[in-house]
Amino acid sequence: MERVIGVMGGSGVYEIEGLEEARWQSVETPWGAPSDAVLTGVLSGVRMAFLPRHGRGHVHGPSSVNYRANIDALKQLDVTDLVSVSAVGSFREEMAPGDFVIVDQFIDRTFAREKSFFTSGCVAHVSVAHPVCDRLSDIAFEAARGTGVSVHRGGTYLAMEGPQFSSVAESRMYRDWGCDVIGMTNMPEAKLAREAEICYASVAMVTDYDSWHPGHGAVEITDILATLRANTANAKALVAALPGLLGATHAPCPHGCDRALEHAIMTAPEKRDPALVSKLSTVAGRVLKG
Ligand SMILES: CSC[C@H]1O[C@H](OP(=O)(O)O)[C@H](O)[C@@H]1O
Ligand SMILES: Nc1ncnc2[nH]cnc12
Repeated sequence: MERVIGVMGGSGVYEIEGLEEARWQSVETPWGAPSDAVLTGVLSGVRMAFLPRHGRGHVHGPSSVNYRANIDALKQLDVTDLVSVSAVGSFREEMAPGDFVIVDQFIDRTFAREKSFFTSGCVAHVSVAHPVCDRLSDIAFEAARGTGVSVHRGGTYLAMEGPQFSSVAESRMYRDWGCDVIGMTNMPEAKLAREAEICYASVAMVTDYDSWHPGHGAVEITDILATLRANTANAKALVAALPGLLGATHAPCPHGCDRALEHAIMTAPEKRDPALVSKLSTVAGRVLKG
């Protein structure tokens, strides 16, 4: 099938450059309004859809981003492969500010967000044992390497609710748990992408050492913004490299991301809530039809 690359732009990444046929498209969803309109266009012959996670001008905080609407909107635009770009704090000396980490695991400590498309009336259970797409993550890694930035393949991302940063005690505890980086947004986004059968990869840009590091003060937003500004060019170069590396055809995902719902829906057809089934037509239409 035709590949459409989605890019979820995090803090500091509010647009992408160089798109042909570029236009900001408003998308309505049954889950409410997405964070902003979606910038669509073509890059190196591949269709692209860019959504600034917090909206242009950074309007939505991590707890108020409508993650379901964002994923539904991208699915409506036929996104097959979604690359998230995010700012993170680091729990590892060697994952230094300025480095990129291709995240491969999550610990979800968020608690004030809608985490599933499937509620009472149409229950489904997908696997997120491997919450990112390994194929897409490989490509994101290649794209990051091509920019010359120091990049780490693999890392566990602690998703916290925020918007306040962690205390020193929390920071030390997450580090002891084996987490590598911390942020506020990749959950439930990655879970919802899996429910919507979209391949998902997370590129984390390290902006700080959170608050555990004895040689660095507690994380401050001013330091984060300075590091982000310095990294914007690398993030843009990484995104620009994706279509050339991925190509215009999405072959079936070897890890099954694009078939995650195949045996996931538990609710008997006659017991399904027609109103919810209708809301699910974009993300689950493939398996709910017929
Ligand atoms: C600007 S620091 C805190 C903010 O930045 C990260 O957002 P994103 O993942 O969209 O780059 C972090 O998760 C917080 O929401
Ligand atoms: N230290 C940190 N904690 C949570 N989110 C972040 N985003 C960037 N740095 C962060």
